[in-house]
Amino acid sequence: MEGVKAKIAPSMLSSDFANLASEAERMLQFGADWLHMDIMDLYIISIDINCRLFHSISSALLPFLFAPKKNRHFVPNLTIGAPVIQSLRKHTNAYLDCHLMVTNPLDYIEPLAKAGASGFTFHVEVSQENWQELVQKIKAKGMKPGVALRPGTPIEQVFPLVEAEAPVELVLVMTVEPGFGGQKFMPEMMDKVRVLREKYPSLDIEVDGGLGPTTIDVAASAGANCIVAGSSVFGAPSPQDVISILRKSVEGAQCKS
Ligand SMILES: O=C(CO)[C@@H](O)[C@H](O)COP(=O)(O)O
Ligand SMILES: [Fe+2]
Repeated sequence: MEGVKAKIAPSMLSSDFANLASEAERMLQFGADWLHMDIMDLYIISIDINCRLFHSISSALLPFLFAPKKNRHFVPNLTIGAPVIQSLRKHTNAYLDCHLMVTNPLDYIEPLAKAGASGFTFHVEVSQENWQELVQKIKAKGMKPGVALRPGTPIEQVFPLVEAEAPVELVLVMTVEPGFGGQKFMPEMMDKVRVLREKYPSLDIEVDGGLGPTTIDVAASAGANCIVAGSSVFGAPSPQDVISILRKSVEGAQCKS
């Protein structure tokens, strides 16, 4: 059976940031379809706390106020933002697949659209209240809306976003805890991919974290078609061969199903 097109997206987080344009060009020449851009934030909490304190001190706020510092970021790392996307855009027409690991994705729609982002994938864990607004604004800015979920988040949380009148067009299943490249693939996440593929045959389903030649087959046969791979591609003696193995696995699994 013909499935949704395979898209291989090297994660630029594993590239040499000092040579981002040439790294991007190299990946495209090696056969990459998309370039995956991991955007991670620093959440400025102090203003938020002050405003809320003046209005009400709810019990829900207390654990947040006393949370350890690391919980104030969506992930314990900082990477790139709109200025870097804008710089890269001057050197390439490639599809820039932006994965927003930030606590307030709404703030980044306008700057990233202006910078030249192609896809905008936000996390469901931080968008329970405003995902409809997010999707509408992302689409209005001409970007492809996607939703991502952490390993501990149940897959059911994304169903309403895929089934909405203005739906997300991609679901990104994290196969490691978000924050860093080079971590170990979590095969138990494939149940989520299988459920999604069964329910939504034509949805772009992306997997991200620990993907490479030794883990791709299980993801491809579960139904993933968009494959993010950082360390396995950039760390390989022949990134071209790795990209080709990833693509063949996805296409092979689609032929079998
Ligand atoms: O979003 C993330 C990490 O949070 C990823 O996109 C990683 O950058 C993937 O890197 P590898 O696991 O393939 O090395
Ligand atoms: Fe990512």
